[in-house]
Amino acid sequence: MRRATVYRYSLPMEAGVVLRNQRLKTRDGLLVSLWQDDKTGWGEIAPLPGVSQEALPQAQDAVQHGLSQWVQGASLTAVASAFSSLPSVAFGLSCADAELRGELPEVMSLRCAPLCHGDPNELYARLGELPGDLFGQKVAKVKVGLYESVGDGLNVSMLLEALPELRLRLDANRSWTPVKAEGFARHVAPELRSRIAFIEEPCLTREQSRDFSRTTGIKIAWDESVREPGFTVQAEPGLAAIIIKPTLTGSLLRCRQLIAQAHAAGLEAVISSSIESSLGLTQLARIAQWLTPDAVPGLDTLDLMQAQLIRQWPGSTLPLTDVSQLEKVWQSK
Ligand SMILES: O=C(O)CCC(=O)c1ccccc1C(=O)O
Ligand SMILES: [Mg+2]
Repeated sequence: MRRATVYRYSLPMEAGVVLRNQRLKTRDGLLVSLWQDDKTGWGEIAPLPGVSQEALPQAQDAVQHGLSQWVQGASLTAVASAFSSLPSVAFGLSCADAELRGELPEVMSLRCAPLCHGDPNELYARLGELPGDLFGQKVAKVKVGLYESVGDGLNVSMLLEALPELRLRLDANRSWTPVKAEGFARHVAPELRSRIAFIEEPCLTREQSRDFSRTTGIKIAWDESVREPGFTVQAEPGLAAIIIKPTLTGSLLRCRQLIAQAHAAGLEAVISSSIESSLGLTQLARIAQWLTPDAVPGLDTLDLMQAQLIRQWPGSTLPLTDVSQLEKVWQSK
């Protein structure tokens, strides 16, 4: 006997969360809970406005359709894989399926690269609490490209000089022209550059980002590129990592393929958040521990929200919303 329920959630965001030029006041998504015999599995489907191709109503139709098939005996692994054009649906359903089948291990990655918005005081405080790796090194992530690139360069240099155990991941989200990228690099001394683990997509085009890496020696990572049609995982000079945001990428199977391809090419694969609720984030932390145990995941987005959902993120004091507070939007017969 199989049963499935779909819930809808809407969580208030912290004031001032801006995504791709639009303010995100609430984070809206779906949770599915599957039930079979004495086992359950949960999944989160939360297309990200301004980033995902699919919208929530479309995702909800697909989820209900997929779950009706599952209830009638179809394999959810197959159902999820069929939704490759709706990555959030493919990912959420495949997570619920993996939990139900006991495939997704419980143990979470406890390391997480803190996301710092360039404020040095905030960064010093958070890094003080952060556990280092075996070599005492700490990794944090700083968004760049929001203000002047020269200022970004000075800020990054100051942080690296002040904190010798620090390695930084930077993320420019394709915002720099070659001239701006050069302005950034000019203010980061060559001996500091190797402590930039990578910068995600510095420039608008991949070719410009490759040029930037070639001329500055600063490593790069692909994020947006990984989700573009025709992208293939390939080692290339200057490339350190690929960023995998499962909600934007697709089924667990698809994510596993990308991770395997990255590892085979000698690249780091970094599991990252698409601003999921604490339920989705704890699953991502489990996926990271399971499939990329050597890479610190990029999951520091819970504090953009004002509440947690169903499951607690370790150490978070945000209030927890439970199932009884959610709107049930569909249930199998
Ligand atoms: O990768 C991380 O560490 C956090 C996630 C993150 O940066 C992000 C989350 C959602 C949408 C876009 C982005 C981004 O890469 O800018
Ligand atoms: Mg990015």
